[in-house]
Amino acid sequence: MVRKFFVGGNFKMNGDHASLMKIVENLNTSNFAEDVEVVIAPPAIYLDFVRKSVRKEIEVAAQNAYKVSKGAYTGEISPEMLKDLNIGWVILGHSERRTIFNESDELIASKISHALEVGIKVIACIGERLEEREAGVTNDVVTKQLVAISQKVKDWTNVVIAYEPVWAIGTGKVATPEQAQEVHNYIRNWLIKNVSEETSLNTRIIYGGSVTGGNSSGLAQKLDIDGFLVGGASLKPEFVTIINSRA
Ligand SMILES: O=C(CO)COP(=O)(O)O
Repeated sequence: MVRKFFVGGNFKMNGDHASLMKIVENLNTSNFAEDVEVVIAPPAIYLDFVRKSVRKEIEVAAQNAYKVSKGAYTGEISPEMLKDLNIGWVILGHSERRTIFNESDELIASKISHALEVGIKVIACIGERLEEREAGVTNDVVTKQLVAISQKVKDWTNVVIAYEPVWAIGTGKVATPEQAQEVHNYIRNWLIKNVSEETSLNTRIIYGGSVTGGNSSGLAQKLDIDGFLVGGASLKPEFVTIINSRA
């Protein structure tokens, strides 16, 4: 397999010094399968602490970063600042950013483009809401989100695409392996037609939404599922089971 299995942990707005230290200690002392890339995303205020505490094979991601390098943008952080702290990754376009903080496809694309220019790798999130799936427009929604990104991003080498159906996030309603595979395969074909065959072959497409230690191995068997973006379960010891779900 050309695509290295990728497991991200999105801690969202959870954790404090003590609980993050426990998570880090567990990860530092656990055995991971070979050929898995592990990236954890603590809240921004703990990025430096986590980067300095976690073993170096584990990478660290921010959960957001703005589209410019500096200036009068109260409350924001930039990819340049992440680079300064040796943070290699950022999650962009998460559905919680899109919905709660009204981030548009265009803003997300600008953020992705700027982060990549600075040398920060991106986990770019896309996915449909429940009413969109029920209306049968999942592929249209995903296409619109991909088109917006592709208008500003030409080189996808440092992008991981996270397909996260909104109805599966934090609900306990995980997509079945077949449901996820169907959309992942659609995304892979979209990349062939709209970017390049090479990009399609090399780009990791990971699944997110109620992934647990109990359901990850079934999903991981699917051809176009190259890993996971894990929310709630990434705060628990079962995250290691998910990391090792391809083994
Ligand atoms: O949003 C997610 C990861 O970014 C998924 O969250 P849960 O795993 O808690 O459903």
